Amino acid sequence: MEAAHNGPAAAAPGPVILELSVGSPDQMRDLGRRIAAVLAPGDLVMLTGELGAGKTTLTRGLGEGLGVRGAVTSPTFVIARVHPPLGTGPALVHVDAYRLGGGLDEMEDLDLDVSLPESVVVVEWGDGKVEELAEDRLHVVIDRAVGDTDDERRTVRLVGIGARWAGLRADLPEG
Ligand SMILES: Nc1ncnc2c1ncn2[C@@H]1O[C@H](COP(=O)(O)OP(=O)(O)OP(=O)(O)O)[C@@H](O)[C@H]1O
Ligand SMILES: [Mg+2]
Repeated sequence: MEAAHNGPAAAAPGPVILELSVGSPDQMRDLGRRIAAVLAPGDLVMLTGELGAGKTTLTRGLGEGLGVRGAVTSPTFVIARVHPPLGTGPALVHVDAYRLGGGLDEMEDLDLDVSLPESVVVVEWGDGKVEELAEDRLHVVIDRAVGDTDDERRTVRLVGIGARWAGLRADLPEG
């Protein structure tokens, strides 16, 4: 039974964590563009943060970086919006899961005219609801400076779950 004691399981890579400080909405957009540079079809990006944290602002940068059609806005009246690619890259599917009570089944019922495995899927308010859309996923966790509401600074943590994101630290372009 020696083999069982060969150290931590090599099969399950731990999350990659990068912590960044983002001083303004423009910087948040820039970060979105940088993240877009490492995205590929089939990727799932989950955005976590309170109301007004900057999830949609970051998604705007993702859309710019991916080069997709249509302005990224808060999908207030729809659960998901599809931004088709302008070039040869993947589409961006921007989901607001806030009212997605039933989780994934309901998302499949939306009958989006797009192939999710060929798209980049970005989900706001998706925690506990959409994890099963992809085996691996990138979490972007945005926190506001505690207490000081005038402070525009946000702390952003990138948590990459699964082998897909093992190279994130090295691959993310410099800011
Ligand atoms: N450092 C910053 N990063 C991002 N947004 C910032 C920052 N500082 C100020 N803001 C402002 O905070 C607001 C963020 O709004 P945004 O719609 O992106 O948030 P959200 O997390 O998507 O909110 P919701 O949960 O309502 O969808 C914008 O008005 C933006 O200008
Ligand atoms: Mg939003």
